[in-house]
Amino acid sequence: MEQAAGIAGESMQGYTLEQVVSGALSQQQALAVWRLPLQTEVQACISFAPQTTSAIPELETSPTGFLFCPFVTDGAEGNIFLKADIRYSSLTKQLTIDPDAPATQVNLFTEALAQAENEKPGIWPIPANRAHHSNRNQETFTAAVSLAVDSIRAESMEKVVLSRISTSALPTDFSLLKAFGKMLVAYPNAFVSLVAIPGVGTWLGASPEILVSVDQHEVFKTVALAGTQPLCEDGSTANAIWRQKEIEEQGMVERYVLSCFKKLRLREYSEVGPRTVIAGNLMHLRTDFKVDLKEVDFPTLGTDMLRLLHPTSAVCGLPKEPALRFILDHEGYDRSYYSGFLGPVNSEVGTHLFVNLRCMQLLSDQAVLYAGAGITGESSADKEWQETQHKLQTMLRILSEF
Ligand SMILES: C=C(O[C@H]1C=CC=C(C(=O)O)[C@@H]1O)C(=O)O
Repeated sequence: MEQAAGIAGESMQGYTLEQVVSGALSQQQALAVWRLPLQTEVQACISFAPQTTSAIPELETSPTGFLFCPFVTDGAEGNIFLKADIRYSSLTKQLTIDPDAPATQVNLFTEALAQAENEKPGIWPIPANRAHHSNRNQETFTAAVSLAVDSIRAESMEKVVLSRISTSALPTDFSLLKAFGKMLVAYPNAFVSLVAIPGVGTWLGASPEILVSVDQHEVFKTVALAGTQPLCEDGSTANAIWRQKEIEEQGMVERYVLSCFKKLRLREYSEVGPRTVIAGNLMHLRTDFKVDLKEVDFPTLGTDMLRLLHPTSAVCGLPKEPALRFILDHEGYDRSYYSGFLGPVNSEVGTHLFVNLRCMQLLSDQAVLYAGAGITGESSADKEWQETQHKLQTMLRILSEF
């Protein structure tokens, strides 16, 4: 049986998110905090023994926890699973302690919570290796885009997503939790996350893209998201006009999702879209796919689709292999956990994995921001650079609010 722990003493008022985050950081425990799109509840999980594997774990049989996976799993970083030794909900303000969680560490953690009451969450984990954090300038990025366009026109591939990083000094009064709070307000329809893992690093993100979800009603969902333009001035999608380039770019992602269903011989999906959706300061084209697992006998669909989908044509390209090769050869940096995926697994509301986009990694006094753009034969190198500038705004806006 799981134990629920409230605050000791008379007032049973529970714990604040600040306490939980401060407690985990001060005890150097691995932590994930998230809010699902269009929800108010913030959840957290603390893991005393994060597990790293190169394989994508089986979602259906996994214990409750949080997955944090890089873009390429045979690179320097592995897939990290944070088994939820302790769970927290901002609605109940209670902790739920896993019966298998080591008692000594649970006690140390709950003691740290009491002390953390008035403390600001201060120090976050930073990665041991910072070698790959070199900025690409406009010239090198656009040169790589031009090379990609040539390669696409020569029919070596149809599409490739090229990305870059941009570093920004952290404001002197930057606070991890305040930044998370600002993201909750600014991006209500995004998956907002904070992941802090000792030895690995600290990431904040507001992702617009579901990779795989299987909710508590056994409904499987994925999306094909691509095509980008700045949000119209009236803040609505009503007057959005899409060029042929974006329509084709999104169509390729859609085709890729359909090819994954086909590989599994699954025909009973519903498909709605493409529709224009808002993601922060941007609009995208999105097609929604759904499978009702109560009607279709496919219990491992979540894991099977995850293994086929990642990395999708929205972050890698089409066909996958030459696009990945092009990225590794020409992007000029290690994407690390950017364009990987992350999210809760087997929580009370199911499994919800999102693509790690519109994100930043925190170093001690700098943030490393990531953004990419889908390149097709019709791409203009300067426009793709502009698009990455717009995407970087999602996190820059948060930093500018300090
Ligand atoms: C690769 C990113 O976005 C992807 C998701 C939506 C639209 C995209 C695009 O228009 O290129 C990208 O495929 C990113 O935000 O870094």
